[in-house]
Amino acid sequence: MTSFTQELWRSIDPIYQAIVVHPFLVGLTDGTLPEEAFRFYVVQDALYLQDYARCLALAAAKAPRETWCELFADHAKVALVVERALHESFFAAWGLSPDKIAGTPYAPTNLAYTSYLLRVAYERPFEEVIGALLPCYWIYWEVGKHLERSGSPNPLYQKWIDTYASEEYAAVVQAVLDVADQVVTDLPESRRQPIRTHFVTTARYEWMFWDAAWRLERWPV
Ligand SMILES: Cc1ncc(CO)c(N)n1
Repeated sequence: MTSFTQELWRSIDPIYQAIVVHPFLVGLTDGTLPEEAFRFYVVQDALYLQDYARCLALAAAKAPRETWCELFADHAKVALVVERALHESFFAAWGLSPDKIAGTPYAPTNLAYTSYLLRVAYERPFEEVIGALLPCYWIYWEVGKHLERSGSPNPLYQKWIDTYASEEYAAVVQAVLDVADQVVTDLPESRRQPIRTHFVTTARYEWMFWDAAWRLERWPV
């Protein structure tokens, strides 16, 4: 039988296929990605992770089971630890201080994406929050495994790939997939539909986030 999460993944297959052929991701492995685009991406991602952590904390607060509360509270902390690690592994080498990062304006796509996640996290029930957060976890795992096969000639890019291709990260994502499959078991169809909508929406934002970095996206006015 097809699980709910397998069904979700199938619904974003065209989006995932567009992600793996995007020049940003292809450029990570063949080394053609300009470092300026990578820097743009990592700085925006540091801002993203701070909001993502808050969404995870809201998921923890809304969790109907203690084990799930613990899981998301842990992931909220890990997201901030990962954010801080970016400062040591990337920003220090680029001469970017924590203040400089915090003072960087959100690019339009990042602001739209994080605002959407925060809105769902503040307004909607637990299972919808999971639907919105799931692509962030899952697409990075799939992308990590995909990019690991070719690796990167650029040590900075390889370091990034290793994070998401790790066994540790796999276990984190698998635990969240299990929550998603369990949370829907007693839900009527009317409460499953919004989960699917959030899942597709944030999967699109994942593509857009890489595309924004590739274009060094600026506010048009
Ligand atoms: C934009 C984005 N999505 C997902 C992840 C994975 O946590 C990340 N670091 N950044």
